[in-house]
Amino acid sequence: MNTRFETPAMAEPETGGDGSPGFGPPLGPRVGVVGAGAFGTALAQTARRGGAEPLIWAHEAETVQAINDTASNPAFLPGVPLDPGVRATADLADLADRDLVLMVPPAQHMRRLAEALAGHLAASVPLVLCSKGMEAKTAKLMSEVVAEAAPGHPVAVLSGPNFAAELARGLPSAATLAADDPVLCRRIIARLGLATFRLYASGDVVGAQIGSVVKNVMAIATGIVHGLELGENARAALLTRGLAEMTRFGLARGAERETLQGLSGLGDLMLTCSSLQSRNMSLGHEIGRGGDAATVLAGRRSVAEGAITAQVLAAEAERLGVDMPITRTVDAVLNRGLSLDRAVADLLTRPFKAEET
Ligand SMILES: NC(=O)C1=CN([C@@H]2O[C@H](COP(=O)(O)OP(=O)(O)OC[C@H]3O[C@@H](n4cnc5c(N)ncnc54)[C@H](O)[C@@H]3O)[C@@H](O)[C@H]2O)C=CC1
Ligand SMILES: O=C(CO)COP(=O)(O)O
Repeated sequence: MNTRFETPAMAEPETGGDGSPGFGPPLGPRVGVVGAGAFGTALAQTARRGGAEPLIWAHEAETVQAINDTASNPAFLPGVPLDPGVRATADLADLADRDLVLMVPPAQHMRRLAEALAGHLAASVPLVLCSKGMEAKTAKLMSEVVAEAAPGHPVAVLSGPNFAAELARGLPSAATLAADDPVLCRRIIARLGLATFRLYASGDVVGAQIGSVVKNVMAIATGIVHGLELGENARAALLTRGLAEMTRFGLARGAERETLQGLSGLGDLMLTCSSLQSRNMSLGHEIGRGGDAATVLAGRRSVAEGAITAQVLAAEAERLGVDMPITRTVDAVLNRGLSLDRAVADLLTRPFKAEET
């Protein structure tokens, strides 16, 4: 079944947060954000641009202080001045009065934070999941984790090609906003959508997460190819066959092909596999240049979700009987000491086959 909402049902009265076309009445302006990394901060700034009153929960006291006292987040979003209306707190209980909450922690912290937040929030408050990864110990998607950790809360997924720094600066961006409930989907879009942040509605909650999970692993692979100077042809081949892997895995997990070809799938794959702004691609690049993943990661405060996802995604693909050779190879390089020469040789000497998903 295609769960994309029909176009006529979408064409409703109409204003996003900045007066741009939206759908119906927005959710209230009290937007909570869990996670003051680059993306949580950028989303708070974007919501503020649309007239919301964002309050971010940050893990570090110094981040709370920097946002509140200097309207900046030098640790995670350096060089981007924030609107003074973006506020921060170290106490999740302060999010109790929020009209909706954007969940943007690293994926491995999602369960604990959703559980803790649910203790302070009415179960009717929607949670918008913006993190891009799977839970390592369960292979669950973020929506599955949050359904267990914060039962009863309506859930939506925001996912697309959105480098935080560009979004925070107000440069034009677009993303998929997926929810089972079309009315909720429209109300979130009306709250968060802007002319410079175009949100496209979808009913495919699973599909909207699969793209972001797989693309991070592909970005590491592409970075390795870049670091090894294997050329642009190789990068394009990898990206295209990466889409085939994403599609096979997505279909096996119940995603719709159309979603995987949209902003949250192909769109994010293209972005993350074409710029060293991507932490995942730059991690791969460092490895391709001879660096060691653990050492590179130890030198960063930012998260490269693909480094965690590769192992769980490879195992999950095997369990489901889905062939994911690029993912398997990235996992083997990161976690089992496979040499880059062997990795490239293994991928290049696979038997020829029909070009298909
Ligand atoms: N940065 C970007 O351009 C984008 C990031 N995302 C996703 O957003 C999620 C968060 O990433 P970023 O905002 O980039 O983070 P980041 O990489 O900028 O910062 C790391 C974050 O981890 C938090 N953290 C570290 N230890 C923690 C702990 N023990 N408990 C709770 N939080 C802890 C830090 O407070 C900080 O918020 C990830 O899943 C990422 O894939 C999605 C779209 C774009
Ligand atoms: O998800 C992202 C852009 O859409 C950010 O990618 P990185 O986490 O690789 O920087």
